[in-house]
Amino acid sequence: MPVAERTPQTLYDKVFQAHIVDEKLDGTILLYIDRHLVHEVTSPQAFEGLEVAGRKVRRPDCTLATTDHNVPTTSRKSLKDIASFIQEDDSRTQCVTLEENVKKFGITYFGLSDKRQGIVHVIGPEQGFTLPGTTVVCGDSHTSTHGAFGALAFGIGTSEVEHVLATQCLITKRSKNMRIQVDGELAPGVSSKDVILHAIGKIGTAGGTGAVIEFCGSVIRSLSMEARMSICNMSIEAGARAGMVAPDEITFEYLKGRPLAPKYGSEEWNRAVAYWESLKSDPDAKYDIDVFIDAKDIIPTVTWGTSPEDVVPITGSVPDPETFPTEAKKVAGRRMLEYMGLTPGTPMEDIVVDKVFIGSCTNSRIEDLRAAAQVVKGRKVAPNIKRAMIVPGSGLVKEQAEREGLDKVFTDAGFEWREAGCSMCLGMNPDILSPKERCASTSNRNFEGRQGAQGRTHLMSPVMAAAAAIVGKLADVRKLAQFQGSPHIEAAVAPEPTSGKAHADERIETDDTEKEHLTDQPEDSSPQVNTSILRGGAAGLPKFTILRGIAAPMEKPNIDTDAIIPKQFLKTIKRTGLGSALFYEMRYLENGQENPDFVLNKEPYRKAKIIVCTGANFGCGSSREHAPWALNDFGVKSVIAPSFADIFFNNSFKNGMLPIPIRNKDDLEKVHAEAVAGREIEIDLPNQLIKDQDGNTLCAFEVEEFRKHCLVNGLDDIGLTMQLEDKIAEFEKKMSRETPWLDGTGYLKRKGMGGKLAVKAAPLPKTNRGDVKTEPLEW
Ligand SMILES: CC(C)[C@H](C(=O)O)[C@@H](O)C(=O)O
Ligand code: SF4
Repeated sequence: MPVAERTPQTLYDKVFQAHIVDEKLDGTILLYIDRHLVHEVTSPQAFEGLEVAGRKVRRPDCTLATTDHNVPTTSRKSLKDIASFIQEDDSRTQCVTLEENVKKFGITYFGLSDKRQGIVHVIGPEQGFTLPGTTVVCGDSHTSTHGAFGALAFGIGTSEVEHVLATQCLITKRSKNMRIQVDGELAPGVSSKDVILHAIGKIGTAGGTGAVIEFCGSVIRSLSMEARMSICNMSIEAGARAGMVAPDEITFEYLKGRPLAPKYGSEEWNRAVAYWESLKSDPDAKYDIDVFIDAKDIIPTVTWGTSPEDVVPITGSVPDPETFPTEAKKVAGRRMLEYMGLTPGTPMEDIVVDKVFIGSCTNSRIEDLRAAAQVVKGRKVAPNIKRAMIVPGSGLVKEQAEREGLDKVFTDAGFEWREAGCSMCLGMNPDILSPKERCASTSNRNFEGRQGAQGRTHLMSPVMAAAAAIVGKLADVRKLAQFQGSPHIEAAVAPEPTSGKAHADERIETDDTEKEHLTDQPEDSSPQVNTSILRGGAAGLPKFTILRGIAAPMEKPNIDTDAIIPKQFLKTIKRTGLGSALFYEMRYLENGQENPDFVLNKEPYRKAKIIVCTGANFGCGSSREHAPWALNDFGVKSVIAPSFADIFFNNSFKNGMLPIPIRNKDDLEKVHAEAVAGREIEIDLPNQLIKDQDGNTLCAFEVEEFRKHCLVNGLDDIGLTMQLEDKIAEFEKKMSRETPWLDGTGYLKRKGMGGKLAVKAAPLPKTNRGDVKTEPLEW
């Protein structure tokens, strides 16, 4: 028996190991992907790439698409088709493009007329598409949600979406193992959202960088699948590649009867359960990082700043940045308070709220709505609240909630009851904050401008958001409701058949109001230049060897991808033309003029080819590949920083760009000093050196062999992977033998299951691996 099999393994190790198709000497791994979720924002360029290269989707049966980010959450009573339903041009184009692509490539799709439509991370689990022990990816950072099932689930960029569509594999490397153990019992009024906010407050938004977090301990074991999903969802906010929870009885119970899970009671189900049970970490498995949390230290938590790590118990007050440990932290803290319109020392419970949003892939599941309704029942939304919205995560969640009468509880109190979608989590649709409006939100990101330009977001749990709506201020839910245990420990039941009639919402906003909200958005000033793509297909990438140029200095930590390229520019279906929108909020003033204080508006940095940032965790947050595209389009080909968020790091390489992590402070300072002085620097990739303009070496840097090889030679890694066809096919045969429940044609052969396909999939295509099975296995 090989040694590797005897070494104690973690849950992550086991799932990862089971999906290795090929491993290179430098640790680069070709990983097989079982489940691929697709949405409209991060897929158009990937499909375009496939088409240009004449490639097919390898496993349409393992791919599920929906539209969620751009869709209005108003009543769909008058819905004819998506093209006439979506008013905003760019949003419509993205949704229509997805519909064209799913038809063209034969992919199962839940469109707006399908009750199964919803946020991609809500519908995957709901359908049983997400299963324990699988690898799950999506062009979306919150794919980490699916880790609640003991799946290895992570967000990828658009180039990787294309890679998975074409090859069903990804090029990756091993992550570190991190364990967050939460023991004890959650106090009444404390929910899983408080657990994860508390954990992020403790380890910071870069705390999980390079790691996969396994959540364990008695608290996690007692949580329902919904609650576990909320926790894994926000692993990405802790900087981790993924979050995982070992599958157990609660997991199996949740999966029973889900349309795409193996049929309960069948031989396949029993075989699957036996396999799933074997996945839990070995008792003596080693973790690189260990964090312990005592449940009694967690009380209802809210954020005060513009990063998810800026948390404070609701009983606390706004912190004073002058007490922060470093000068950089003080500067960042002052800026946050100014942005948030807060004064140090203000009790959190004194902060008046304008809007309340209960929704998003973190907290829009049935249990979240039940918990919020428990607080709201028999009460009224405070008069100062301009808008309180409930946005169910999927059409099925909405329907279930209506069966339970929750819609009535909410609307009686003065909430709006909306249709499913991402909504005000990031406001790519008309649901946004107006400038300076303050929102109590159950979403996951409080970045500047996230819910609308200059909007102010406080993150919290559904019961806390419900309490804020009732009180009109941030409020301690424990003062409002009597809880019998945690609001989240009830295990969920599988959905009932989807035959019920969709609830017709009469209390929706008029289109005029929506238009008014839309005008809050900054104009898209970015010229969407020609249709050429930067990469993909046979075209390959520009080669990267020596880069010489001006380097722009930056100092901020946690520069997130929302800041690099805000949401209103994600609606493009091209990879180019985003340069003028780079760092939009920092670069332009409210009147649209350039901000003279921003580094890229100063000479000589207008022509910068490199960014040198002394703040850690560059590119955190969303998986949007639009961030490297925007940098690239501006002319920046390399970013140097102490550390990077994983997805941004990967995305950069896929676009022929070189992100350089320099952890040594002195080395980084030398490079930063050259940047501050406005002198050119030289990045010599073949020799892995950074030099000053006279050719003197400032420092050396590290880069993985395979990535370097691809950059220096301008290689298209999809082409490289396709050369491994034999290995992939062999791996698929093995998987079909060992985990047959993962094969099949899914919904492609199951029209009429729980609703019709809104867009008919094309006839079953011949896939890259040959004909799909004619007889679907029992799903
Ligand atoms: C649009 C998508 C790339 C993005 C993500 O990756 O997270 C979005 O879902 C978000 O929450 O910002
Ligand atoms: S974080 Fe928000 S925008 Fe992103 S997938 Fe989840 S709900 Fe949608």
